[in-house]
Amino acid sequence: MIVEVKNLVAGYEARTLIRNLSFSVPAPTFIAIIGHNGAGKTTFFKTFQQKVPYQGELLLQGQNLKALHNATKQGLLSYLPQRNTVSFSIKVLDLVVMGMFRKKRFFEHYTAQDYETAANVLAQLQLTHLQDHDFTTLSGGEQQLVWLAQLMLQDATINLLDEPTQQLDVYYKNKVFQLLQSWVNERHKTVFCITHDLHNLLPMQGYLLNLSKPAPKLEPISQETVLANQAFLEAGRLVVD
Ligand SMILES: Nc1ncnc2c1ncn2[C@@H]1O[C@H](COP(=O)(O)OP(=O)(O)OP(=O)(O)O)[C@@H](O)[C@H]1O
Repeated sequence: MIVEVKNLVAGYEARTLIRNLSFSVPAPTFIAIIGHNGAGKTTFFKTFQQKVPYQGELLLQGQNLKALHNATKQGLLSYLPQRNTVSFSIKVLDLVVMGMFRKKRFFEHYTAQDYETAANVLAQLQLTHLQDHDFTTLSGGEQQLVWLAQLMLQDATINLLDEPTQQLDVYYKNKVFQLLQSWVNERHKTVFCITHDLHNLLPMQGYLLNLSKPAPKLEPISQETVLANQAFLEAGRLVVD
C-alpha cells in the first residue's frame, strides 16, 4: 500500500474537521481533494506533515508516519503549499535546482549536471525564457510554475499539492493537470491535489475525495462523479461545529 488512512480524526481545539476518514491507495494514482472553503483540505495535508494533532493512523508505504523520522528527506513525501514566498532576489534556475536538496549533503554544491536537470524541468514547463530572471519579479502564476518545477526535482513518491493551478491561466491549468497525470502514469508517483477547478478533472484518471461530504470516500473520476460533486458543492455548505 502506498498510503493508508485509518480512522483519521483531525482539526483544531474547538473544531473537528476530519471525522473518521479511512481509505487506502494500493497503486500510484492521482487523487483530487475537493470541498468548500474551510472544509479542511489544507488541514488534511497538515496531518501528513504532522503539523496538527490527529487520532487514527497514517501509513506511508506501510510505515506509520509517527514513527518516520523525515519522510521528506527519505523521498517519500513532498509538499507544495498554497502560497510560498521568497523575500530575497534569487535566479529562477538557482531556486529550482534546490529541489535536489535531499540528494545532497549539507554544504555540498550543486553540480553542472544538477543545473542541467533543473533546466530540463523548466523546459518541460516551457519556462526556459525565465530561467535567468529574478524569481521575485515573476507574476503569481509564473512563480507557481517555478515551485512546481522545484517539486518535480524532489522526485518524491507521494506529492501533496495545495491548489497548484490556482493562479494559472487556462492554458497552464490544462498543462499542469496533464503533467500531474504523467507523473502518475510515467513516473509512478502518487499525487494528492487540492483543487477548486473541477472541470479540469474531467479528462483525468484517478479519484476524487470530497471533504465537504459527511462521510468522504474515494470516488473514481468520471464525467458522472465530477458533475455530481460539482452539483453537490454548488448546492451549498453544511456547517458543522
Ligand atoms: N491553526 C488553526 N487554528 C484554528 N483554526 C484553524 C487553523 N488553521 C485553519 N483553521 C480553520 O480550519 C478550517 C479549515 O481550514 P483549511 O485551511 O483546512 O480549509 P481548506 O479546505 O483548505 O479551505 P480553502 O479551500 O479555503 O483553502 C478553516 O475554517 C480555518 O479557519
